[in-house]
Amino acid sequence: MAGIAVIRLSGKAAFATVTSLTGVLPAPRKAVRRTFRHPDTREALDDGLLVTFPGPHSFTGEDVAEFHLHGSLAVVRAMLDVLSGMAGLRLAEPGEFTKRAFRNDRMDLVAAEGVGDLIRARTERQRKQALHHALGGASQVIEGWRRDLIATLGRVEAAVDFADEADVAQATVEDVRRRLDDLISRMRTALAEADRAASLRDGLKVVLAGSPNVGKSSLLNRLAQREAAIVSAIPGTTRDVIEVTMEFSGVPVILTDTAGLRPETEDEIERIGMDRTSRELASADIVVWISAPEDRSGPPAELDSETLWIENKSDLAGNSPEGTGAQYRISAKTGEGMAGFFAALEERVLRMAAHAESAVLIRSRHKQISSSCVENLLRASAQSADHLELMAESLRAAAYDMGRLTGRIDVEDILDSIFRDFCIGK
Ligand SMILES: Nc1nc2c(ncn2[C@@H]2O[C@H](COP(=O)(O)OP(=O)(O)OP(=O)(O)O)[C@@H](O)[C@H]2O)c(=O)[nH]1
Ligand SMILES: [K+]
Ligand SMILES: [Mg+2]
Repeated sequence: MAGIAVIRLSGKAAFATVTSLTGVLPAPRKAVRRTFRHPDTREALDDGLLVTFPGPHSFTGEDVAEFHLHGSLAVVRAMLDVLSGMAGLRLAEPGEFTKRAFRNDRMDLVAAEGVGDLIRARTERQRKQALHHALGGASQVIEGWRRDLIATLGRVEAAVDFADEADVAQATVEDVRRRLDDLISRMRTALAEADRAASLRDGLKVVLAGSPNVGKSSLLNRLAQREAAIVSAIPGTTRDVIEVTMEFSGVPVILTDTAGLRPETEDEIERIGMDRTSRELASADIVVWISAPEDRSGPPAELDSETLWIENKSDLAGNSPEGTGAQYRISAKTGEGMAGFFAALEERVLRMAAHAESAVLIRSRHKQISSSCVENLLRASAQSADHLELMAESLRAAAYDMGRLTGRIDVEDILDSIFRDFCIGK
């Protein structure tokens, strides 16, 4: 039960139904108060608001009408009984309004999926991500990719006909390759963001790492504001991965303490701990690398996640770490410098979360199809001027992938583009 219930009609019979229940059709998209009456007996069923949306400028692209009723079961049931007895009306299937919107070109498949996600969204983050898709933000980016791809394909198709002019073919290939490299790099960025968007559902992973005894566990405890990890003066205290879940301005973060890394150890358990550290580093979204005056080793060169390097134990008399690459000096013991470091960490977390919210590819369906598309683009880009037909074939396969992504496989588009380029060329 709710204060207000909305019954929505879509399709050819929508407006005839409105007139038989309420009399004259109101002006489009204006809420008006009406008494809803049984079409035969004229008995009043309820009193509420009526809004009409003539197609094609409606959610489904068809004529749509909304009855805003009192929300009780009895009112809703009485209305539905009357409506289902009328010619040309039946109850909608799940998702049918959105499906019709897709069929009538009001939205593409990615936006339709966004509507579904929006209905199911449980967290603020899911809501934002779904809304971005439902409003067509993701579709717009994909549409940009598709346009570029079709234009490129058009150039190749046109050049095939002049294949005996070697210089034309060569110039085309160079231009096409430049366009393809650009498109591939944009799609790859989107794929990387897709992974981050997925990890954001559980929490961004921030990994604390460094040599033994630099104060990783002390820092974890300070950030978590509790004694989550054992701290001691003995190097190699932390053997296992310790995770603490936190929130940075609403963004879930998994803060991870790890075993200290050192080049060699005889201790088998420490060895296993270090292997685990390496795995954590490989899956980190952000690495906080910690050094201390007694051990200023920096992060391993092969790290490809974002890294913040801080030097701990600033309370100890030591040379300042200038020239080492450490960006912040802190003391996990006294709290000195923590505010600046924390702000920098939070800024990175929020930036990553913002990117993930506007991620274009979020479902595994999106990722699979986009990966296949990138492969076809790479295949096209690898062809030489002697094989323009093969290049065109790979591009058509990529265009087909793009069509599967948005639910629009449109040969006309390709033909249009070909003819357009044809005229410019000759
Ligand atoms: N003076 C000073 N000592 C610190 C600071 N942070 C940690 N320590 C000390 O450094 C020693 C090691 O701290 P831990 O937090 O256990 O260091 P860790 O990096 O987790 O060590 P492992 O787990 O063994 O790799 C302890 O004796 C801490 O009290 C600091 O900011 N200043
Ligand atoms: K220690
Ligand atoms: Mg430790």
